[in-house]
Amino acid sequence: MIEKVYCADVKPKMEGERVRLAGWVYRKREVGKKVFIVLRDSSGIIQTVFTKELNEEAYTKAKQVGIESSVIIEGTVKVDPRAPTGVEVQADKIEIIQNVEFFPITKDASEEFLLDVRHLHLHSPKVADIMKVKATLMQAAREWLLQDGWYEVFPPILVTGAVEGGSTLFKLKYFDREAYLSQSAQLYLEAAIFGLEKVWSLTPSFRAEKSRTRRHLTEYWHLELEAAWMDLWDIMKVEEELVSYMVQRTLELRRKEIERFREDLTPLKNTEPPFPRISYDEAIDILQNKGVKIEWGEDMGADEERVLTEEFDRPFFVYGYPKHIKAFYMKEDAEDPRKVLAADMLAPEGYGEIIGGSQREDNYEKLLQRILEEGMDPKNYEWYLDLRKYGSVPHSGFGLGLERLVAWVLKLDHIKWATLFPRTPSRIYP
Ligand SMILES: NC(=O)C[C@H]([NH3+])C(=O)NS(=O)(=O)OC[C@H]1O[C@@H](n2cnc3c(N)ncnc32)[C@H](O)[C@@H]1O
Ligand SMILES: [Mg+2]
Repeated sequence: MIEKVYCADVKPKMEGERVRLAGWVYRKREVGKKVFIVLRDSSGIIQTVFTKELNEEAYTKAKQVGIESSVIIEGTVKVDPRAPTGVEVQADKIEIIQNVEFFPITKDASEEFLLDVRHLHLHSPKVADIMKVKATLMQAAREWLLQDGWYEVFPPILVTGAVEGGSTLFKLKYFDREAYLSQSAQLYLEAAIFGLEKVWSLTPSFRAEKSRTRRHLTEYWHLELEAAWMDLWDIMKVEEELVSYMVQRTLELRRKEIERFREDLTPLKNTEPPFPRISYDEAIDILQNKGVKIEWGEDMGADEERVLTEEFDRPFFVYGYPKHIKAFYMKEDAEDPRKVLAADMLAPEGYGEIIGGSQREDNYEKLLQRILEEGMDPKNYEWYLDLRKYGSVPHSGFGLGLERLVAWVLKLDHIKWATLFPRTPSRIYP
């Protein structure tokens, strides 16, 4: 790698030092006999200035270089309060790695155009900020999971059964048989607990969702945990401790980036255990009292969740959903057979569901009955049913949508901005 100093590492205390920078031309302007180039790299920006007096060759090349050209610039550090970062580099050398005559992304670019050229949109410092926050959230998750004794496992993506309903499966031809892209690693994590007890995975999950909402992708990154011996209340505690650590650690390491997206950090600062817990029944009461037309037994969609989140200033749980609106694998509530031991975690500020979790049915007969009730073919789940024949244990788990968490933390107006190359019903390119 070439010897270079990162833009953000050039400080006033380095005044008079010679530095070598490598990056891309972010902004450029000519004022009188000076050319100002704001150079961008992964750390940030710095102003460089070229004058004929200092070096005529460099000045001439600086005049010619286009926006987003890749360049290497050398010069001397000078403190200047007028510069964006309080320092600038008085440049006497510029090597143009590749000149860009015209960079297609302009200030007035539409959202659709930005997505059409997403491969170029990744030049944007704003996009880089989003990806840094996403990476730090996962860094924090890994830190917490390691210290709390969870084993990372690597489940298959090519599968033969639905987890979250057949209507959102992506089917593919697998040699001479049908297969699907995984909707969730859950069933495989449930197998892994018999050897490892507490497991987690980060995998792409695929949902052929036709709903074009601001919180649905057809491919998203899914952080899932599964634990033996834990019931619903245990796993909810795991969820709030993990999410709290992820948010607080990211606030600590990426506050600068987060503040570029949201002014009010209060909901993030409030993200500490224990989170509020309301039952599905209470949620329905709240919504009805707020004038939302919803009856007991109906599912809450994005709109209903948005209204519900108005009651909270931090993430919260809704637990005890009706059985008929939830997945086949969820354990019935012995105290109320109409319900299952499921809980969703909702983010405040209108963002809604970021986690779906539940205690799993660990009884063979009951699980088989649920599979048949749902009209599913037990043959596709023979291996999964086996888990209830050979040392079955109470167990629970959940799945967190990483992009949904990022969208809330940064208050993005659509989940698609939280992923490198968004996949939606109308987009699979680039
Ligand atoms: N291991 C488990 O228990 C996970 C469980 N099988 C599961 O997939 N639950 S979920 O369908 O609610 O999805 C989990 C989360 O996955 C996210 N999710 C779910 N669907 C999407 C789409 N379409 N786009 C983006 N994010 C999505 C959202 O945050 C959900 O709360
Ligand atoms: Mg869900």
